[in-house]
Amino acid sequence: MYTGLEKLEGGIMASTEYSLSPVVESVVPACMFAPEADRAEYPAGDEHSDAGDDQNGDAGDQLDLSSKFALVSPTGEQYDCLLRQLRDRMEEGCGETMYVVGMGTDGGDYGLDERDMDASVATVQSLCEQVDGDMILLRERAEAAGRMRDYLIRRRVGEEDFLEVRVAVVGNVDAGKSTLLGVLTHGELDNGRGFARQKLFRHKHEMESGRTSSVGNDILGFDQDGQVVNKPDNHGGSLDWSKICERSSKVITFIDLAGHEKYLKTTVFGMTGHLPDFCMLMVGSNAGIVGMTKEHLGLALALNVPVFVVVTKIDMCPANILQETLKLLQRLLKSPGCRKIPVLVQNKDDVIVTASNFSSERMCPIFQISNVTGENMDLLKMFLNLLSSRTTFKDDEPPEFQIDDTYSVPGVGTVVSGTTLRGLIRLNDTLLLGPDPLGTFIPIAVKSIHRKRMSVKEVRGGQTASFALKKIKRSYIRKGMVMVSPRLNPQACWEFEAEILVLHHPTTIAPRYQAMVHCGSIRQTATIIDMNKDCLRTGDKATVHFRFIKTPEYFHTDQRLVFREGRTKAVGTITKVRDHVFNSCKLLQTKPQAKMQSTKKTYQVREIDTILTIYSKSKLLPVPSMLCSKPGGSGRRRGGQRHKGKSALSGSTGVTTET
Ligand SMILES: Nc1nc2c(ncn2[C@@H]2O[C@H](COP(=O)(O)OP(=O)(O)OP(=O)(O)O)[C@@H](O)[C@H]2O)c(=O)[nH]1
Repeated sequence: MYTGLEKLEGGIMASTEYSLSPVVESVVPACMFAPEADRAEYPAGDEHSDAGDDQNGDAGDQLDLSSKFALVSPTGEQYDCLLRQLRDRMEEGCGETMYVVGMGTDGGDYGLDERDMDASVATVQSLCEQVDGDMILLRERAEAAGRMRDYLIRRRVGEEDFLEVRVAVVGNVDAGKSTLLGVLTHGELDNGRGFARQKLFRHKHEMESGRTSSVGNDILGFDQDGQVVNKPDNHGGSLDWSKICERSSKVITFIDLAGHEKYLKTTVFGMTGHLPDFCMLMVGSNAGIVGMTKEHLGLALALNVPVFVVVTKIDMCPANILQETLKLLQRLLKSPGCRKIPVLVQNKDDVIVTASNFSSERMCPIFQISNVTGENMDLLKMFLNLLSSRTTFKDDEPPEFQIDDTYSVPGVGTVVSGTTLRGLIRLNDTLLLGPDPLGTFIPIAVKSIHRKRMSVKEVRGGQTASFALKKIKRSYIRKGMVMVSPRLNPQACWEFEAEILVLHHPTTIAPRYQAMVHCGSIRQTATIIDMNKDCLRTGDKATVHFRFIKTPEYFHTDQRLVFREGRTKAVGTITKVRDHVFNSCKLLQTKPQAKMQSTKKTYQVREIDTILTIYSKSKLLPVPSMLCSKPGGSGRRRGGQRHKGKSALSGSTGVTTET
């Protein structure tokens, strides 16, 4: 588990940290990661430094393919071996991989003469045909013994298909997040006064205040040649997503998150519920590391999401201030709380080196851009095109889909959106939807599937989608529910155990403490029932037993979670799922709607039951008014209102919930 993150919490701790390392080291140049004859991409000592593994030849194989000449005229056996390796790498890279021609791992000089290069490229081309991939030349360079070429090999996709990578965009207010996304996705530069972001705002109040308040989704498509598909929109309207997806071989989905502290809850939900592959941390060069920057960085680190940094506004920032920001940034990234290797990206070579090593999680590329002049925007675009999804999925796994939003669409009915966690979901499949407040899952048919606003017939693991559902009311469904294969025989749970690390708490956390648990798209208050320590302070680790206060949820062991209330934050991993609810879905004869009504009544009883159970367990009686209140009123309010009961620490019996 990630340790030492607490050092990021709050300026005071961070500055203490800084004072410990007076010597400011320079930013690591990207060439440090460039492959050398006897050293693979990873720096010495890194557990990944498995020489040759990521290069074309694998010295560990029975056939020696470690020579740079292996591709010139391979024997039948060698060819089969190369093909197997390429297939594996394409699978690992979710449909793409980078391939270097003219480099071996046997310690010989790099580079091939023209004839050998042509022969090698012909072999790679033939291998690509076998795996149904296209070759894109990324760069060609002169080496001691001739030329070397880096290719991107990407699986050929049909019109309806594309590779998908999700990037969460975080950073303090005014760092230029929405502006950069406006510039990237609409192809028009900003004027420095909020022009580009106008196209992205979803609410009137966002237009007026210039602040993002919700989780936004924007897409950037790349074609087979790595060129941006999004075109400048002359009519000021919204982008035609289906056109972009049709022409794209890769689509980057940006999860645009709010920078202001008051929307932190939504930002945390965006990071946990939308399952980003990567996190783009934006920093205004003139403002520096301020406000929520460390908070957002800490969140990405806690969730093990690789981070790259984009420093904006370099057009308006004096050189000395920019240098100061870069210096502080790299100090922060290198600090024990982060343990990253910051790498300044200054040219295309740096892009290729950083992109091919990025999933190592340790490297942190830093871009310096201007949304107004467009400086270095091409490097950022190239980098985005080279990012590959981090998780591999298999179609034969039983499907699981996590719901992060619900809609009522006139003429269509109830629509749910979210992420396919695994497996393959097809049109008209019947899945189990749940858990409801009783922990029940009900069978539900998938009426239609949309992917990036495009109607499709199936959707697979790692892809976001929305489903129109048959015969179900929107009010039945809530964020955090799942739709899973009946084969999984899903069971909801009230309780779980997690290994947690307290990043920040002003005093001590003890049993009966309550805070919001974010886990995937689950967002619910949970009470600490028990833990293996008397109390927890900032920096402490413990095994903690939680119980949800409102409804049982569906989740797995090994899922990451964030536990927070105000400035209190803890992160952790679920280690044990407890208190399963018997799933009565198979006994269900009633229609979902009828079930829903009966559920509502029982819900009130169950909710009170739950509170009683928690409090009887904790030997702390609830205030009587809580038990007498109406449904939705037992310490729980709707419409964004929050009833903030004091924590158990301060001796209050209030139940703290957020909806
Ligand atoms: N000169 C200059 N101005 C920029 C640049 N990037 C953004 N801006 C301006 O900075 C202001 C803030 O940008 P936003 O994109 O709204 O910032 P944000 O990070 O999305 O802010 P929140 O949505 O509140 O979190 C706008 O007026 C932009 O026009 C840049 O590179 N150069």
